[in-house]
Amino acid sequence: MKFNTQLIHGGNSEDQTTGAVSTPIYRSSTFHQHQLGGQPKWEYSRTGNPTRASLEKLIAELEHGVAGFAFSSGSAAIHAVFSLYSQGDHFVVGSDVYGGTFRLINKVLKRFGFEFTVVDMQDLNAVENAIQDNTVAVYFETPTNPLLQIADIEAIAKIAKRHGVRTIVDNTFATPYNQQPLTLGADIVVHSATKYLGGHSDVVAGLAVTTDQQIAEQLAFLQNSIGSTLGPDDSWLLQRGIKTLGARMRVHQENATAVVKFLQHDPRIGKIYYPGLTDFPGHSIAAKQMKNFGAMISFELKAGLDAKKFVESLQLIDLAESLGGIESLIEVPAVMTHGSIPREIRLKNGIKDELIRLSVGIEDPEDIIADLKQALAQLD
Ligand SMILES: Cc1ncc(COP(=O)(O)O)c(C=O)c1O
Ligand SMILES: N[C@@H](CCSC[C@H](N)C(=O)O)C(=O)O
Repeated sequence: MKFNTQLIHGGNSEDQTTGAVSTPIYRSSTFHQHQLGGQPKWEYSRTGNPTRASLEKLIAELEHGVAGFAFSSGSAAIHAVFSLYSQGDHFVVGSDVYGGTFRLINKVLKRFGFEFTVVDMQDLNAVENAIQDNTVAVYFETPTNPLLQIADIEAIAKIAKRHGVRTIVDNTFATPYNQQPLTLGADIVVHSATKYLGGHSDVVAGLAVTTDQQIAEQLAFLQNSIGSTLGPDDSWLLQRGIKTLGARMRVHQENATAVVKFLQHDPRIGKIYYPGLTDFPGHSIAAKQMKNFGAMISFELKAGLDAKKFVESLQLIDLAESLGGIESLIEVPAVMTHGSIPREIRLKNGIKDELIRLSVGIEDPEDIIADLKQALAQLD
């Protein structure tokens, strides 16, 4: 089955009990057991729920893993994956990650004795040099949030394997439509499904997928033990969103191409961060490992121009955290999504105070561009 067909017909696309073509929402916390002490397929909805199971099967198929797991948020999925490890374990992590992941690492996991070395994942020598005797995994996003940096998944996974270390990739920005890290050698993929997978800014959810049966068994245990599972209503909503991922991504990306072209020609725009630009540092790796370049664009205004005035002047594009929804969203990472990273670390990693991040929606591109144009004109 090809990818777009799989989006629609994957998972348990037909309910085995009723034949319903839309997976029913099994809104039940518990299930009748026909005998005491048997091994019922369904026992309690934290342990397993048929609606969630359909979604989990679908994401496992889309990412080419052996099992998928759905969580109450992307952060919960990332936390569950880190929970595979123990005090004293060391991780190599990408320097540009979502602010909440930075916070989880620095304010939570370090308190439990996890050790981290932060590395620019674009530098393969630095990745290899950061691996220590107690390193258990390399963790990174590609493209990264918010600088759209590209890491070579295949090359990093090769290095990691050589050292007996696992590779964990946050595939939120690319989605499985554009990139399937497990097929490039990664062991675990995580998603904030709140973003493109849900696609409509109406659900907070997280997913994890692995190629390894042993990790899958451990993740199932952790998912049930920690209990940050996705409820049946949100599981249904997310699976419904995923059905149109391909159609949405095609329009998102077409629009992003038009927006980048517009930004390139506006004299008030400074640096543009977009992997589709041929002179962008990660362009050739992105072209190799991604089907297309996504629809996230970061950019800076020319020196002296007021980013706050610009984002507050927009009338169509929402000033809001999050990304990947059908509506265009804009934000200033230093103040919003990456505000939990101390300023000196943010600046060292390349996130300037004035950096603007745009999630290009699927509105008519002329309207998105007209809004950007009128807000830029306010700066003259
Ligand atoms: C790349 C990335 N990973 C993980 C997360 C965390 O996801 P959630 O907000 O669903 O917890 C986010 C955003 O929140 C993100 O942008
Ligand atoms: N205020 C939130 C930040 C949410 S950011 C959501 C998303 N990852 C994005 O990058 O837009 C928090 O502090 O967690």
